[in-house]
Amino acid sequence: MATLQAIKYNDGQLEILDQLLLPESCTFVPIWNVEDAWAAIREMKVRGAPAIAIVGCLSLAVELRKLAAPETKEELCRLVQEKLDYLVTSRPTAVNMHLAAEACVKLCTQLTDNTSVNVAEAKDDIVKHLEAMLANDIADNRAIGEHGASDIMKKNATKDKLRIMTHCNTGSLATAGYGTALGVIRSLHTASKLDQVYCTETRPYNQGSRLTAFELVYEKIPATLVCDSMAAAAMKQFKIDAVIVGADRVAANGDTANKIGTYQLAVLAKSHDILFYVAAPFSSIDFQIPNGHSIPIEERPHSEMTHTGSIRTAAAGINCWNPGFDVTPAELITGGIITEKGVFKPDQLAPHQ
Ligand SMILES: CSC[C@@H](O)[C@@H](O)C(=O)COP(=O)(O)O
Repeated sequence: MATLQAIKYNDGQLEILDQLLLPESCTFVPIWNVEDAWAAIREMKVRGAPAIAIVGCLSLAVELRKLAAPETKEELCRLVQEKLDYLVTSRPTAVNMHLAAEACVKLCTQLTDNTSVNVAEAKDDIVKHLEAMLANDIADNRAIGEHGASDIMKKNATKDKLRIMTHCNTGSLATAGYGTALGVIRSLHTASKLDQVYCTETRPYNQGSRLTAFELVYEKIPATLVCDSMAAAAMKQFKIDAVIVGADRVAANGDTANKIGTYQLAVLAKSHDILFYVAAPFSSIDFQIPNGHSIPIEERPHSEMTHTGSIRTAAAGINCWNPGFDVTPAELITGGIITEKGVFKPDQLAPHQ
């Protein structure tokens, strides 16, 4: 069965599934330019580290396709850089958009230096580079799924079927398709090795109950929803075999920023002797940051905590703290970091960059 598709791109036309309307309604909205993409990312119509970068970059491709080639390559590259700098400001924690912008600026420099390429050809090359992200991300996710599933099966060789816990949404809605942590779960299911996935509600914004639960039901993967406050009890009661989560930014030492609540799951997994995995493409690894202390953590609006939709559920006047992410120290990532290049211990990432 085809997995859900949340980003549709065809010949310079970009549409995204508005995730704020899920699970009630599957509505696609057009993205005409980088301003639309910036707003959709900030409002979380599209979210998840890889999807943020893909939609950002494709919105630039949409604009460039419509643009008459500027007079010079320098002018073209200045324009591209300005738009990328703007897109990077949409959300601070996920590193994927930053790294995608760096790679595109590097390509611009190479094209500017290459005297055999004219400005129209340079523009086409930049568009092709941006458009390739969609297919590349799906290929990476499938590889992550295979590496992760075989590592988990190897480490649980005596068990017929496995029980996995996951957090937030890391599936087709958070990527170009297939997913990272949810991709590993998908691969286990395809291999008939999945007994049950336990997905956490993921307060305060409910990416687990709204989005992951939606994907799991849509794809008929056996799943049970638990509130975040039930995680320890569920680990013990259901004898969870592994926890698998995604990442917004992995530091060079393996410390991992991911959706708020990930850190507490890692602590709980350790105390229940459960393997804890992070699944992420190399485009989520920031080798320029030595450890998790310097990862910027986004603070989200208090209304995402105090309200469900338009209904207030917290007492009016209460002070709130609403960080979108937390950092799990590398030593708690006991299963490993699952990437498209294989599964690594957190301190073994660097040689593979
Ligand atoms: C493959 S998605 C990886 C992460 O981006 C995901 O786990 C996560 O934390 C998403 O947070 P969100 O605030 O919904 O964008």
